[in-house]
Amino acid sequence: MEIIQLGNPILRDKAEFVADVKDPRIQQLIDDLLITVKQANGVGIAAPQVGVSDRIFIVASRPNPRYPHAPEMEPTPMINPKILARSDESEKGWEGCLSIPGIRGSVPRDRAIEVEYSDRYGKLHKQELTDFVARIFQHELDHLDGIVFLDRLE
Ligand SMILES: O=C(O)C[C@@H](Cc1ccccc1)[C@H](O)SCc1ccccc1
Ligand SMILES: [Zn+2]
Repeated sequence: MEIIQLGNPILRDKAEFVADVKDPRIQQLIDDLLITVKQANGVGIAAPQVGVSDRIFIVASRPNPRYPHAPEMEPTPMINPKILARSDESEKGWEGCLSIPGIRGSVPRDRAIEVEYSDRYGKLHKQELTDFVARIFQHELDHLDGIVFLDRLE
């Protein structure tokens, strides 16, 4: 799927709550996002970035030049994600965005967050995320609310 770029108004929409995770259209979108984030060499991607305003994103942390200690994880679809609690400390870190190629910036993010989301089978998960994975989650959650990292540059 094509990744839309900054300037396309869809990227500023607030994405809609996913009513039925078992809807074949949602399952197809999840498969498309998994392929797209891999092809784009990303560590995350949100539905609005392929022009679909659903509350779904993929978190796919892996070690990379900027974050060599990033955990290697199975690319994880997260549906109707939310942050339940935030650590008081925040940390600045370099971010990029597949919708804003060529630009990197230093963005403050909460260092630890407690999150809740449904997986693609409809099972609810509640877990604590820290460091780079927490950063990706916050970056992707912003996309669901029409926010990009440039809006948060210090
Ligand atoms: O546009 C996206 O959502 C993908 C982002 C995910 C990301 C968010 C915050 C911090 C790092 C990455 C990236 O553009 S994916 C490309 C990438 C990969 C590793 C490190 C930095 C950028
Ligand atoms: Zn992005």
